[in-house]
Amino acid sequence: MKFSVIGTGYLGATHAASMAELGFEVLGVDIDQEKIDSLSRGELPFHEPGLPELLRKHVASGRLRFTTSFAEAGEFADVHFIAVGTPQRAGEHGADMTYVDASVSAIARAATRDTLIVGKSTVPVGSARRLKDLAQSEARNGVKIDFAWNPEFLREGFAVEDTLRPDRLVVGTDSDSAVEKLRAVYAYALGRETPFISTDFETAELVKVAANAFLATKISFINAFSEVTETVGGDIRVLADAIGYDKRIGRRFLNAGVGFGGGCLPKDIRALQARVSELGLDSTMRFLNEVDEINLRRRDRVVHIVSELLDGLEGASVAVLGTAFKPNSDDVRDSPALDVAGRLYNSGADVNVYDPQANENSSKRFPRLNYCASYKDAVAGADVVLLLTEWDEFVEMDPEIVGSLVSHRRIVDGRNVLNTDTWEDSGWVVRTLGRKS
Ligand SMILES: NC(=O)c1ccc[n+]([C@@H]2O[C@H](COP(=O)([O-])OP(=O)(O)OC[C@H]3O[C@@H](n4cnc5c(N)ncnc54)[C@H](O)[C@@H]3O)[C@@H](O)[C@H]2O)c1
Ligand SMILES: O=c1ccn([C@@H]2O[C@H](COP(=O)(O)OP(=O)(O)O[C@H]3O[C@H](CO)[C@@H](O)[C@H](O)[C@H]3O)[C@@H](O)[C@H]2O)c(=O)[nH]1
Repeated sequence: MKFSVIGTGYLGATHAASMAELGFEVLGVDIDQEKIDSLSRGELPFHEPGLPELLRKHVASGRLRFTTSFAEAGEFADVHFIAVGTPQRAGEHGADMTYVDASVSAIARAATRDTLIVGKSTVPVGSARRLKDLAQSEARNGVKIDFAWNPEFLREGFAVEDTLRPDRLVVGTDSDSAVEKLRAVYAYALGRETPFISTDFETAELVKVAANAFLATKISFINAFSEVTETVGGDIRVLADAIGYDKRIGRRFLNAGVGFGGGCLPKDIRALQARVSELGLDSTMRFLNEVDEINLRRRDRVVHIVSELLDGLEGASVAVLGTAFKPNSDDVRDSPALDVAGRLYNSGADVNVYDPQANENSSKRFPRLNYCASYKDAVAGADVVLLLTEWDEFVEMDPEIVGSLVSHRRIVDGRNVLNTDTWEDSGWVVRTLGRKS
């Protein structure tokens, strides 16, 4: 079997390189010529641990190639994975399906023989059935299209590991031969007894958004309790540990702080609400509004804490450590950290920022912040330091060294990762999200 992977962003580039690692011949397709040129040179245009090595290895071996030509993909591959973006529509909550529709149409038109199209992008429920009909209507010369939806659950920062060792595989289709082909594609994982869930289109689409809605809800649940402990007293980390010991609850995704961001959780909970409302179920997912609002209130809270600490923001010197939406990524889509940095700037503060990987992406979105080459540069002369993305190098900072660089020893731990006692022992005023001060 030969594959094409259409859309070579965070998901598609990872999927393409991982499939090559498993021994398949893979052609990555994108409409972004610059991205294709970079990938063809074996250079990954974003940060993802472990992926540059796979890309270089398989571009060099010739097993992994890239193109902007759908005709080439239609000629080359038997199975086409769709991995294009489904961002939030401008000014609305629903998903923008323009890219998925365009890529499915283009590859169906270009297919030169009976073919399988496998959607991996995150889409509103009901899309797969519509796209299946669209694909068949675009096919030429009697080509028969099989169609499946195989949502992806990888996390940025662990993308290769999650692709090669998934928790589960989910395939929605009405075609037995699609199931057989995908069992063969994923034989490497099935050999390790990875659960393989073969179901209908709607269930597969909903599994994906249900998982993300659950994760987002879990984070906002603990952050709602943060609002309580910040008011009444108590320690959110201890609370999370204590409820997390209950196996029915589990400790993961109970880290309170400045909240969730990225290219997935925020837009996926909004798109889910929009879709169920379209289906006439207006109140069904209304709780996700609350999940979203609790999440966004955490950003307000950080800005408020800084303003309170400094008695106003105008002219204050602020150091923001971390702008990526999470560590080990350069992704700043809907990043709480970058949002807070921008708001502090807009309120009159002088904002130094440093992120080990995301300075470049951040400066494209927010060019007016002072981008620094290291955290030591960023904290120099600061009235307050904010830790907003928990990169190891920030978690491991020495309070005495940082203290020797700042104007005032004040720090806001927006991710609850510092040892507060150690910092306070060094004369720092430490403010956290989730504890009363
Ligand atoms: N990023 C993740 O961790 C992740 C994980 C699971 C699922 N997803 C889902 O996967 C999808 C892709 O997400 P991403 O983060 O990789 O997005 P991305 O923006 O990084 O990449 C999307 C790519 O698609 C390309 N593209 C757009 N239109 C195209 C077309 N007509 N033909 C070919 N290429 C086209 C873009 O140029 C871009 O390179 C989304 O639906 C997302 O929700 C993402
Ligand atoms: O306890 C926690 C855990 C995470 N986060 C934040 O939540 C966001 C999302 O984190 P994570 O889920 O690890 O990152 P993503 O790479 O966006 O992965 C999510 O979104 C992907 C795209 O749909 C899915 O494939 C993954 O399964 C799903 O975890 C980040 O801003 C984190 O800082 C918290 O605030 N507290």
